[in-house]
Amino acid sequence: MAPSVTSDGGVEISMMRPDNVHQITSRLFQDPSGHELPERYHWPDYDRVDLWAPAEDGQESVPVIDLTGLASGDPEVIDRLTREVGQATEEWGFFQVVNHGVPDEVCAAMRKAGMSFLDKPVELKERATDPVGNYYGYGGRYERLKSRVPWMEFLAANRTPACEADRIRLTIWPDGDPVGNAFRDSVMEYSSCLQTLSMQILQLLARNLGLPEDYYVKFFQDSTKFDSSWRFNRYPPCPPQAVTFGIGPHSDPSVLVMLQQDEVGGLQVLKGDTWHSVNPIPGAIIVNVGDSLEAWTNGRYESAVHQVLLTEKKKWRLSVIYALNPPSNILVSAPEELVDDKHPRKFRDFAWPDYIHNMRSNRHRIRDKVALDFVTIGAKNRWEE
Ligand SMILES: O=C(O)CCC(=O)C(=O)O
Ligand SMILES: [Fe+2]
Repeated sequence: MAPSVTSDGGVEISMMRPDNVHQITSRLFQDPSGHELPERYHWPDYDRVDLWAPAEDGQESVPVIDLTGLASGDPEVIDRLTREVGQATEEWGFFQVVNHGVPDEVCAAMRKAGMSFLDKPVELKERATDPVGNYYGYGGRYERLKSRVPWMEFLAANRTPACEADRIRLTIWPDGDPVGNAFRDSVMEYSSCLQTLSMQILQLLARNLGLPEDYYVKFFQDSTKFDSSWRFNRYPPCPPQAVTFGIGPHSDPSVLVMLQQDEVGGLQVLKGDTWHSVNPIPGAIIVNVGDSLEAWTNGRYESAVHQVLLTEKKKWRLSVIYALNPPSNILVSAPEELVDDKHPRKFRDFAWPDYIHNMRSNRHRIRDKVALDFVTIGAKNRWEE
């Protein structure tokens, strides 16, 4: 806060708007000797944050599953994939899929769409900032946060119930601009492919639990009732000595999250007490369980804590996310089939809008799995810790 003297001689306290991560990065590159990051990027509870390194050959890492044949419906293939996807989800809450049926061109066009936006000047990008909460639209300042600010800029919007790609197009490009049209079309096509893939995976996950295969997907028949979103995250290069994260340790609130990352790397998943790097595989899509699926399966699938570390490569990293959230008009409630004496009900029923509202209205940064406490029966609230 910077005090300034007003015209009548009084002192006014004004909030300085924090800098955008994109602007900070440009300054760091112009003057590499001035390597100090603004205080807000520091993580007070960490003396150091390691740089990301890939998992070495032979080191344990998230399973890679080949989905060839999934769309064929061949019962043998489906049985095998049910076991593989089920086991990976139970053990890790995270896995990578290859031959997933989303064409490479569609994935590449989506990355290009993200870059066509993120490469614009900050002033232009900020026309797409959502002033309320800044969870959707463009963000790179995190005005809400006083410390532990992610070293990352993003563009995010809903895909359902209404696709907001067109609104964002018109904040940046003149109507009819071919790059703007390509942005909208790529986002819509990619999101629709990822929605299909997420339904196929939800079917395997239901079968693996002995539930009817359409147990979860039947809730997603009407796209006006559920919430799904897309998001581009871009992580600037960062001075290696910086004690900061791309994104700190957290779980995602969604049902499923699907992510493609570029070749730079940075993502890590926590299993037990160990962080495992998720190596980039060209063309692969990373799938992870969110808190809502943990609750919806009575804890049979657990959301995985993950983080993004920075790398010493002088490269910007791009990741592209599709998130599937529960329908807003139902109560998320684990089916009776997953509740018995040995597995008592762990979560109270909840509606997605309440879950996300609780998570976002909290003044503390989301960390680990604390958001899930809101619906965990008997949990004490750890937000304040
Ligand atoms: O960029 C990544 O690899 C992960 C991003 C992430 O965890 C998130 O946006 O929730
Ligand atoms: Fe995440």
